[in-house]
Amino acid sequence: MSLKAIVYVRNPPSLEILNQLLLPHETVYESITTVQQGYEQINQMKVRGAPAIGIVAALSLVIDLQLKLQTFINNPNALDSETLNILNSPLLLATFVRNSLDRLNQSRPTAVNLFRTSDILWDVTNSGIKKNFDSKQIIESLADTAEQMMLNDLKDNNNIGKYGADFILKNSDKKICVVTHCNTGSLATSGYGTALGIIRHLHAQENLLHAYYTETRPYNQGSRLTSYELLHDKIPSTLICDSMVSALLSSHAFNSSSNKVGHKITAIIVGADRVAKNGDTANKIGTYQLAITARYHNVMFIVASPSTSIDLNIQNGRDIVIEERNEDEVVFIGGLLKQDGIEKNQIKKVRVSPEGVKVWNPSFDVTPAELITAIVTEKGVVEKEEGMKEFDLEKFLLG
Ligand SMILES: CSC[C@@H](O)[C@@H](O)C(=O)COP(=O)(O)O
Repeated sequence: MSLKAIVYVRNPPSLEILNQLLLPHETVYESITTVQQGYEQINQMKVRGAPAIGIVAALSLVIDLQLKLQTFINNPNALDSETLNILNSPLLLATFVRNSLDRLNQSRPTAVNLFRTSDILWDVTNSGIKKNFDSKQIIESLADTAEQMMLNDLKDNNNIGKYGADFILKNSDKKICVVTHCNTGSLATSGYGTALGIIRHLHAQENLLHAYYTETRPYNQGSRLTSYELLHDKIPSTLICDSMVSALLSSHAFNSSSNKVGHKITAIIVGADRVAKNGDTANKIGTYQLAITARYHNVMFIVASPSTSIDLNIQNGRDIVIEERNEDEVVFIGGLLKQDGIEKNQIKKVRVSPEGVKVWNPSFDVTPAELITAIVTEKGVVEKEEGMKEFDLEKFLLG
């Protein structure tokens, strides 16, 4: 069984998130009971990955309301007047939902899944008001919607895995060797994963020879999280530094007879945080340079993206907001205090750069559509039309 980043139970209501800052050293689940805690978990990247962020945002609103409702039923005297008003008045509940969604929307700016989730939950709330639902009925509709999002994400990832594996096999005459970046697996989604889902599928079919994955500085989603998932699933794999991909493609593509490993890389497969209408794709910092080296070495560059990460409101990548994170993530490297015999579950930071350095720490970059061979979604694979440099994702999704 693969690791679950999100554990949600409807009755009695409970939501737990695997703290990914502590992986791979400690497996610690932290409980979320309020919207504010959900905001913090996402903002601090204890939970991360575009689909997982959207799902946790939805569930943290749902759990906050479900716990309020539970107290309302069991012990109404324990509630303050503001909460009582929310539970007695659907219109005040709607105000609470709007404020909560606005707060959650501020947690991270790049992945579109968060904003899409907010729009859906807001529509559900308004539709409940129009149907004259009471607060309890609206909360139940919100819970149904969030649960459905989680189930859909898992189903979508399985389809992405299948479509992606078929596409790669169709375009290769050998067993497959891939490179991936960041973490796009069970930990970044409600299960299975997107780019990692394709790798899982290739492995399950016995068509995968080897998966290489980058460490993905500065947060090390590759060396900490992808390694964890690949080792767990016993998928043949090798960790490389971010700076080694061109060397890997070059030695394997052009000099495989003299290379010790000797596998030609078939494809680089990555996930997506937001794909614009033309196919420009925002993903973890470093993705763009992988696409450039893939083009130079004539290797397929594949984006695995559920349609929930495609933003048809954005024409191209220039309009995607790129999150910039704290310089500490670059100048410090994390470890666990436990190793110093101090305390469990505490991250120790070791400074690797001198005090006073200037740091630029964008969390994502945008890969132009021109460099992308195909975008794999749960609805199938999109390629560019003959002679075009961009994708027509509106046509693909809406027909
Ligand atoms: C299926 S996850 C797709 C993307 O969200 C993933 O590639 C990525 O960039 C994650 O970034 P992160 O900063 O770890 O949230």
